[in-house]
Amino acid sequence: MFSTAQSIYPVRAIREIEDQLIPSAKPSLMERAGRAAAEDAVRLILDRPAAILIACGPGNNGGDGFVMARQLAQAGREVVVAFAAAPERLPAEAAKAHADYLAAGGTIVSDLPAAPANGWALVVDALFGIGLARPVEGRYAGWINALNAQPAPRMALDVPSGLDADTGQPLGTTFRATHTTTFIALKPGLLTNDGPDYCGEISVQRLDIEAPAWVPVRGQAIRPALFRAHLRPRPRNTHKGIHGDAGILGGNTGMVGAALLAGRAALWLGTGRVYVGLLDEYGPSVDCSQPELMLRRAHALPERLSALAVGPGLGTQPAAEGLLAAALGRPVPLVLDADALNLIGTDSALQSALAAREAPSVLTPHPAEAARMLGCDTACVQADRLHAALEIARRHRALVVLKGCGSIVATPDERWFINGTGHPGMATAGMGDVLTGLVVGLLAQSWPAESALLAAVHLHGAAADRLAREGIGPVGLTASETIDAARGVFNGWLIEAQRDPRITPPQRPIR
Ligand SMILES: NC(=O)C1=CN([C@@H]2O[C@H](COP(=O)(O)OP(=O)(O)OC[C@H]3O[C@@H](n4cnc5c(N)ncnc54)[C@H](O)[C@@H]3O)[C@@H](O)[C@H]2O)[C@@H](O)CC1
Ligand SMILES: [K+]
Repeated sequence: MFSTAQSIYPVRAIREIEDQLIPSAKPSLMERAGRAAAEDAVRLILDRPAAILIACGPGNNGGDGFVMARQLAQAGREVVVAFAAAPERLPAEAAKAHADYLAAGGTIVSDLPAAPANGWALVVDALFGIGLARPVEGRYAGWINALNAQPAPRMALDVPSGLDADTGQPLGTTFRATHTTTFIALKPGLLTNDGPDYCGEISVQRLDIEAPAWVPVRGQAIRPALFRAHLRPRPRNTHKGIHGDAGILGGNTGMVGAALLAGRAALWLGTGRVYVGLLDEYGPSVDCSQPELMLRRAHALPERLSALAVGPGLGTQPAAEGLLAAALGRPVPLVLDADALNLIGTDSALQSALAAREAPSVLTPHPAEAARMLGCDTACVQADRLHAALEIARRHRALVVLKGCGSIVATPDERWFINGTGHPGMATAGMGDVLTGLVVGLLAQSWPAESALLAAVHLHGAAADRLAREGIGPVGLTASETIDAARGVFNGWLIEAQRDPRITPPQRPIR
């Protein structure tokens, strides 16, 4: 479970690595890539003896396809290679791979053939990789549509053709892979936006390259390894005062539930005391199904809090704005969500107060809230989610999670993380409030802000994944249920961390 973290590199950085390595690499990177892809393919279709179709494009991605074809043919598999470009215009390495394939007895067809009677064992997309420069149209779009229609496993080399490897945006017709073998390192576009829908299962083939030794890492996939140091057992001699006082500010008329959900999430994640300040003047004074929560009027939250979340059901009326301004002045870790973000997006005084804070600030926008903060529309945020998250983090000197498929965590010093847990069943009312509660709960328990955010984001999705495995969701999953599951997953992590000798505290000898 605590496997090491995995680096993510944008295309520019992958190119930098390649440029440094290509001149001296032996065997060549293309040879390594094609061989690794062939090995993945063999594993994938052990039980499918039919022929393999490999569609090769006009660049080095096509070169990977030729190497793969040669390797598979040499391993005794029947291979059909489709290649429509002019061989003399291939880049040098791909031209060599093409020649080597032909020299080994391989043959090439210039149009995509019809499937044999027993179907293909596997179809392979080696059309375009990180060199995709424009939307896929015309002949290649036709090929991709035909490949997508095959009732066989579909494997993409490096990146599904048509998918922007940096943003996860499909550019024109896009290959829909069931498996993607990607080279050197993960790319952000495989993990966020539409990327996961087009990549299927991802296999990273590092090609014996230690990428961080060549280009510093700025992006990482979120894994428990990143926050394992804080998964510590509680001392037996403890009391609730040690585990923090969290405040939730929100719950305006008609939206009391949002604040209660956040409060419950903080409570169920182990916060010592949770206070919920409601703006609804007719709001309840007790949550009968969760009487442990201490409900207050919004202005009456305690002065001494370990961490505060502002936003769930807050509304945007002047009263909410005044409370937010006061909260920004509190010297405690702050989580800002929902209407707190909408208010900040349009009010320069609030923006200044946020940027001036010394205690950590965590912002949790979904794409529409991020768009309001950036003064653009949702499509522009989704067109480059990584850039949007980094820009909000930079402007507001805050940690940011841009929610959605492949949530992105960005730091003010330009590092970033992409989360892989969770599923579409989480696109439902109240889920964001639960995340806010998980973050503020860990902050209240003295977790450092970056670790708290990474852990909460990963936990939120992992809880929903656990429920889906039990048949609770994806359809019909409710936010309340994820709170219960998050507690279970988190305690599982704690148990696992104690088993792991690297972070178990030394045992006292028994005398
Ligand atoms: N450079 C290297 O030595 C290595 C490259 N590798 C592979 O090479 C890929 C990158 O190679 P390239 O930079 O040659 O790029 P690609 O092979 O991804 O594509 C570039 C080619 O496609 C054309 N093209 C781009 N978009 C198009 C579109 N929409 N419609 C029609 N034609 C389009 C370009 O004009 C160019 O000919 C990686 O993704 C990876 O698969 C790996 O073999 C590792 C080593
Ligand atoms: K490809």
